[in-house]
Amino acid sequence: MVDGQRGPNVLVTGTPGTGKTSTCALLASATRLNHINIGELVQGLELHDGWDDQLQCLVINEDLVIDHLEEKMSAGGNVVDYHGCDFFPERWFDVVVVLQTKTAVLYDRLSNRGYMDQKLQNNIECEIFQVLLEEARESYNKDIILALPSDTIEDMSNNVGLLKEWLRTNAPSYLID
Ligand SMILES: Nc1ncnc2c1ncn2[C@@H]1O[C@H](COP(=O)(O)OP(=O)(O)OP(=O)(O)O)[C@@H](O)[C@H]1O
Repeated sequence: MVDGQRGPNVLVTGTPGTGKTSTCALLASATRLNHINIGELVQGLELHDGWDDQLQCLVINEDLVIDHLEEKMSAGGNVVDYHGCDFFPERWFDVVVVLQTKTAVLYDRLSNRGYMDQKLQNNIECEIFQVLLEEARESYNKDIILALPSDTIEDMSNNVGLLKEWLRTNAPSYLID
């Protein structure tokens, strides 16, 4: 249920490559929700502490990200896209979606993106061990967590449809007529 003081906020999380950005972009284009891609924000506004050579990614500065987003999230009406979920304030979100992809499908997606060796293996293991689902369960009320398959375009379309249905019930003014 949406916090009565603000608009709805949806978090879409999952292992890299499970389809967070594609799903959020589709949802945002079909509703009045504003898509916040945390990876892009961190890179664009330099909300990070430099490059991690071992993990081959930027080290996010979580405090800077939270400070930057506080006002927007307090107003509501956002769909946030990130491969982590435990550092956001729990009060920000009304629904937490964890996208899940079969190992073979994810392997192909990440290989096509040029991931290799340790980085590829780390991400595949992250998905096999359901790290993001576990992280979500430890960080949010289980009643607002939705674990959704994201293997095919049809899955993506179903997931967006399901979130639109959730909006219809909980925040219909965010639907486009
Ligand atoms: N459900 C799906 N069906 C088919 N292809 C998909 C699906 N989800 C994502 N893809 C494809 O997989 C690739 C990765 O998708 P996307 O960038 O949305 O994932 P992501 O979870 O946001 O990754 P990252 O965390 O690294 O940003 C893209 O080429 C996208 O088109």
